[in-house]
Parts: sequence; structure tokens; C-alpha cells
Amino acid sequence: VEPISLGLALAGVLTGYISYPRLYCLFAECCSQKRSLSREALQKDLDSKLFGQHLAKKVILNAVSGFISNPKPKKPLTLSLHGWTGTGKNFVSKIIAENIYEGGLNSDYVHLFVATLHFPHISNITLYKDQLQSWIRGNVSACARSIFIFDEMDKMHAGLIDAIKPYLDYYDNLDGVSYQKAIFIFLSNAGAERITDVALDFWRNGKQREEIKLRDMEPALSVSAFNNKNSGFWHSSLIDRNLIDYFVPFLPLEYKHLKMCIRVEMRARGYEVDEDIVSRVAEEMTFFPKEERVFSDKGCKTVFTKLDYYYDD
Ligand SMILES: Nc1ncnc2c1ncn2[C@@H]1O[C@H](COP(=O)(O)OP(=O)(O)OP(=O)(O)O)[C@@H](O)[C@H]1O
Repeated sequence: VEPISLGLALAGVLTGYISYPRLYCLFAECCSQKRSLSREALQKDLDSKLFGQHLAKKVILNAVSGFISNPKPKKPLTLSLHGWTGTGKNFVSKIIAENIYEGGLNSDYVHLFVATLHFPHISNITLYKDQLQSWIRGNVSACARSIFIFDEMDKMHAGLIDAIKPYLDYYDNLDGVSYQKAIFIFLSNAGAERITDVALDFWRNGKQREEIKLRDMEPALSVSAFNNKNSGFWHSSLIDRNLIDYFVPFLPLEYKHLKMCIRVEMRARGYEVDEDIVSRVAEEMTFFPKEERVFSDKGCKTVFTKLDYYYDD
């Protein structure tokens, strides 16, 4: 038998055995890829990368791994992440996306919306509603396990929030499309003050922040906390319709957490960790309240640019 026909025969067998999609998915990201989420890998990521957020870690790990391992969820997973700026809300969304899809936030199946960027003009609300609804419907039709991240929810028009409400509800399908395997993550500063009050109360009473339990945060994340007329959540029936599965509080970060962020950034840039520089950068940050100066005004944001000053190579 000459080599060419043998080669063709082998190719025929191979493609017959490994169907094209599975072969393609060995080299490219696929919606249907069977690489199901590993609870251990997600836990390792959260434990090693996320600082100062023991409550968020616990909720996110159980909620996401539980949802992904459920073959027939009754509704999409809806997480609402609340907290001070720079405390890791976007960062956690990135970790979740990276544990579900190789491409992470760049995956074709992960969609990030920033309210002030994507929906800036209130006069266009009707257009935004139509665009957003067809975008969600189209992407979930293409991939049931689509992930939608909405940042700055507190700046999103309540009418627009309500436009996505049907997709979050307990429907088997809407116009033939099932949203039950999708994941919606809402990020917001709403409730940040109340969360901080609880954290400060623990600190003033000499308690460890790790002693804070989720139930200590419930008043901060109750419906009343969102009856702030400036919050996008206000008027939105997302909350009173119980469409949010988990409210996830992000605690304000302390000096020691900033130092952790700075060390990570030093290593990421290939530098040796210089504790003198770590301390100096952290000390350049501003803290609140005025008297005790416990929590960073900007969380871990801006520490990275401050590092540039010390390494002007
Ligand atoms: N808790 C944290 N642990 C580790 N790194 C963090 C944490 N919080 C913030 N960072 C670092 O700071 C960067 C900015 O944080 P991130 O964008 O997650 O803040 P945010 O809470 O979403 O803020 P905002 O409400 O202003 O959008 C992250 O990419 C990460 O590098």
C-alpha cells in the first residue's frame, strides 16, 4: 500500500473517530468544551490572589462551583458584588471568567458592560434596552453558559436593569432560548458605606476582620440599603423579585492588603520584592476615617502607578 493512500485512510479514521468539533476544541476555545470548572482550581486562585475578602471568597467559591456542577439549574446564577472602590469586585469577576473559559474576560462567551461607557445617555435608554436584550438573547443562543458582567450597576438606569429582568427569572425558556445556565455578575459601590461601617465597628472593638460573618453584613445589603435615590438599584425590581441569588460584600482594604497588592505587582514586573519600597508606596496612599486611618480610600487601585515612580527604568 503506498504511503499516500495509507495517510488518507488514517486521516479518514481520525476524523471519523474524533469528530471535527472535538478536534477543533482541542486547539480553540469552545462553548461546549467539557473542561468543567474545578472547585479546587477556583479555590486555589481565590486563596492565592484575592486579599482581605474572606466573605467574598467563601460565597463565590460555593455559589459558582455549585452552579456549574448543577446539570439542570432552575435559573441563571445571579451574583451582586458590593463594596468600596478598588477592593476586588472586577478582579473576582476576572478570576471567575478565567476558571470557566480559557480566554477569561477576552473569551467570546464572556461579556463585560460598564454602565457609564456602554449606556451613557439616558435619552437613548430605549435603544440600549433593545440592543442589550438582543445581545443577551443572541449570545445565550450561541452559548448557554454565557457570562454577563455589569460594572457600575449603581450608575445604570433602573429601566435598563429591569430590561434584563426576564432573563434572570425562573423561566424554562423565553422564545425558545433557555437562560438557565448563564451567569450574571453585577458590580456596584451601592452599600459600600454600610459595609465599611460594619468593618470599622469590628476594628474599633478590637476584633479581627475575619470574624465578620455574612449575617453581620445583611443589614448593609438589605433592600433598604438600596433605597438610595442615586442608586441604579433603586426602583429596580431585581431585588424585591428575589432575582439576585447572592449579595457578596467586599470589605474595605487595610494597609497590610495594599502591601500584598504591591508585592504581587513587583513580582509581576519581574522585580525582587523590596520591603522598603513596598512600605513607602503603601504609605503614600490615603486612608480613612481621618482619626484612625484604617482603610484605603482607593483600595488597591493606583498602587501600581505609584510603583512606577520607584522603577523608572
Ligand atoms: N482584594 C484584592 N486582592 C488582590 N488584589 C486586589 C484586590 N482588590 C483590588 N486588587 C487589585 O486592584 C486592581 C483593581 O481592583 P478592581 O478593579 O477589582 O476594583 P473594584 O472593586 O472593581 O473597583 P471599582 O468599584 O472602582 O470598579 C485589581 O485588578 C487587582 O490587581
